[in-house]
Amino acid sequence: MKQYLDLCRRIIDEGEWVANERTGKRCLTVINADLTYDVGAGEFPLVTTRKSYWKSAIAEMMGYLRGYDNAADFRALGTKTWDANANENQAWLNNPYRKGEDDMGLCYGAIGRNFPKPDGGSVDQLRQIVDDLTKGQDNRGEIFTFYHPGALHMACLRPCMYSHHFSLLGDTLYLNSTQRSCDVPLGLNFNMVQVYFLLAIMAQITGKKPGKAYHKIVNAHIYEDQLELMRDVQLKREPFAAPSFRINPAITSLEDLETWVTLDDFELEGYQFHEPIAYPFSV
Ligand SMILES: Nc1nc(=O)c2c([nH]1)NC[C@@H]1CN(c3ccc(C(=O)N[C@@H](CCC(=O)O)C(=O)O)cc3)CN21
Ligand SMILES: O=c1ccn([C@H]2C[C@H](O)[C@@H](COP(=O)(O)O)O2)c(=O)[nH]1
Repeated sequence: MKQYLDLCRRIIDEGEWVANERTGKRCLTVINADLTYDVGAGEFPLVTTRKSYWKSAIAEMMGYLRGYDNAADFRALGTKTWDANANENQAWLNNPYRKGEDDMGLCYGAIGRNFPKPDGGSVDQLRQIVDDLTKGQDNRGEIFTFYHPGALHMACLRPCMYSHHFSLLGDTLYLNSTQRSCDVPLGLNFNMVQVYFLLAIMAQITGKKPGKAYHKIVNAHIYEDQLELMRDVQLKREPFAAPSFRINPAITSLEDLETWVTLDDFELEGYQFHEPIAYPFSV
């Protein structure tokens, strides 16, 4: 939580205004931030200075792990976060590749689980990584990437957190996640939970101990219509102690995640938070 608040303050103190053509808004922006979550020590990185809808964040990551490409599938899992990008962005509505209501196109898990090969066919990166890690193997390239420059024109949005690289040292699993663009008031509140969750669940299904997750952000920004709420409301509040996060121990395989797991399989203990803040969302 301290890392999050420090980044928010740094953007306000040192950020530069950058005009963003896609949303038509200006963003107060800094370049490069490195956050670390000690998953082994159970340091769950949840925002406490406003109510965080953390289950929504987990549902998003579950949808990526399942390879979903449709906002309706994300809603069925328990999050509406893809509705606007799938259905309200004019450029995407006009895109000939859009397959209709709720289609998100070739992005995130839809690419990650089905990455097209130049010589034909596709690669299921996650299946290969899970198989390797389960055998105790780390080929120094256990990378789950959603970034395919040749497919960006076929998606409603380019992936923001676009690469998750797993590493083994003995029986401890590490994760380096990279994010190219970060909406700090809304997106990062979710992305921190997602990076922690991804390492915790991958360690659990591959039978490894979780170590640390390193989260690299390149462009970290606050939209102009979010600034006042961040500076004058959220940053005036005192954070509470972090809650602890629990995953149903019955989840032991990728197939479990793909089939029966729901948001009821994840719980928080001791989550204390301040009043919700409704930040404006830019489509
Ligand atoms: N501008 C922008 N920021 C993002 O963070 C973002 C995108 N676009 N597009 C793709 C996904 C969708 N994400 C989203 C979308 C909506 C919320 C949101 O409205 N959060 C509210 C309520 C969440 C709820 O009720 O479930 C929040 O207060 O956190 C958060 C992340 C993250 N990503
Ligand atoms: O997981 C996510 C997904 C999206 N975002 C934010 C970052 C940006 O504000 C927008 C994407 O806009 P681009 O013009 O494609 O950079 O969504 C996030 O923070 N986290």
